[in-house]
Amino acid sequence: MNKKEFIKICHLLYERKYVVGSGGNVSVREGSKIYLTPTGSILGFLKEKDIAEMDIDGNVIKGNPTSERFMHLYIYKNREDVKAIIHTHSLISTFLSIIDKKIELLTPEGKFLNVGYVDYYEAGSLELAEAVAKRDEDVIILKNHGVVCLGDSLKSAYIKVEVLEEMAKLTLLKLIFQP
Ligand SMILES: C[C@H](O)[C@@H](O)[C@@H](O)C(=O)COP(=O)(O)O
Ligand SMILES: [Zn+2]
Repeated sequence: MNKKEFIKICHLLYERKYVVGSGGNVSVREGSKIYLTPTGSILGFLKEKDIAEMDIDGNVIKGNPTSERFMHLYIYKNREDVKAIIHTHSLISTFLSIIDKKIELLTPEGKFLNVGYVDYYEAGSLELAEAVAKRDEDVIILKNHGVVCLGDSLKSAYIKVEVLEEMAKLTLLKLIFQP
């Protein structure tokens, strides 16, 4: 696992405000091992030594993994294609879920996204984990909470975070100027 890239992407998520405070979490799967951000951490301050570890059976190997560990775990168990998961609180994507507006994929860049939606479930709950893990999209909007982006690599998951939020901003602008 490329720990430098893992930390770099955690820092970018914080610096670019896809997460604020201690929000958001990231994981990477390598075989039967899962590397995750620690619960309660500020992604912008993380160091390689802070990365927590779990196995695919949910046993904690190192540190105190994110409170959303079961969401990450269930996705990996259900989706062999997924090797990286990024959960953020992207502002406009989350706002549109609060007003029950679907994100429109308005430009060529957005066309490659496939977006699913789940109802609100308590953060960190098994209900949320089960609802997200049964989806087959690579971008899942968590109503009134945030988003989850999946990829076959950390970079591919990260690109989805950025492109999704751009589509959300365009959707909001369209709602304002072309109601
Ligand atoms: C309330 C929590 O912050 C929730 O939003 C959770 O989903 C999250 O984003 C961060 O939780 P961890 O710090 O446990 O990863
Ligand atoms: Zn969250």
